[in-house]
Amino acid sequence: MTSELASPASVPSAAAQAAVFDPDSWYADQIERTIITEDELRSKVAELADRVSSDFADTDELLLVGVFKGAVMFMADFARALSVPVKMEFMALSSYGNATSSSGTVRILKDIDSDVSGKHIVVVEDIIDSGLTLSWLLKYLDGLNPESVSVVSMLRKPGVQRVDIPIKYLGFDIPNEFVVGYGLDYAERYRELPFIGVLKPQVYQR
Ligand SMILES: O=P(O)(O)OC[C@H]1O[C@H](OP(=O)(O)OP(=O)(O)O)[C@H](O)[C@@H]1O
Ligand code: HPA
Ligand SMILES: [Mg+2]
Repeated sequence: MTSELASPASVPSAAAQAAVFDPDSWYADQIERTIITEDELRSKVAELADRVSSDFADTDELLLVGVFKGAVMFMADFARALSVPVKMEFMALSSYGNATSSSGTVRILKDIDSDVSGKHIVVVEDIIDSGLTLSWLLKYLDGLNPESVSVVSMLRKPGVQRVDIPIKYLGFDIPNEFVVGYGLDYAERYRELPFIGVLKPQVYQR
């Protein structure tokens, strides 16, 4: 199994900090601010997909392993932005439940369906926070004897990983705050927001 480190990630732009969403939207009174806009997400998906397509241009079979539920939006956009053929598998893991910090215990809610031995795997994640989910998953995948495993994650909170995570393709480093949108939830809500944002404190007090 091989893994490599990511090149430096971009930080959220000043445009995102200032971005204003539709004041008539259902979530307008629940979102404190936008961290990454829909446009920035779209450009980053294209950029990451270009890099992966070029790195795996000569690979016969690339297998994307999406981590449900959080990576669902990114996986769908990323797979369609690639210019190389792929197969897709999905795993569902949970370590957060309805909380805003990791329980540290990872549970498999849905496993991979096919034999991945000898395959080049790209794990598609929405966020690396404590790193516990991915650290567990990389060990698990390693045990299935793939040819290589790389990680693409849209977000990472730098400085808070409790374990060392080798990430080759990274979207954005973001502040150490609990974020929602583009697949990320708080208590199963807000996954459908097209941007990444921070909730108002009163949402957690409900
Ligand atoms: O680096 P970590 O601290 O482990 O956090 C990252 C993981 O936590 C979230 O998943 P969650 O367990 O909330 O499940 P979900 O994707 O179904 O929301 C997120 O989607 C990542 O998979
Ligand atoms: O900031 C976050 N938001 C939503 N889900 C998460 N899972 C890990 N970190 C986060
Ligand atoms: Mg979650």
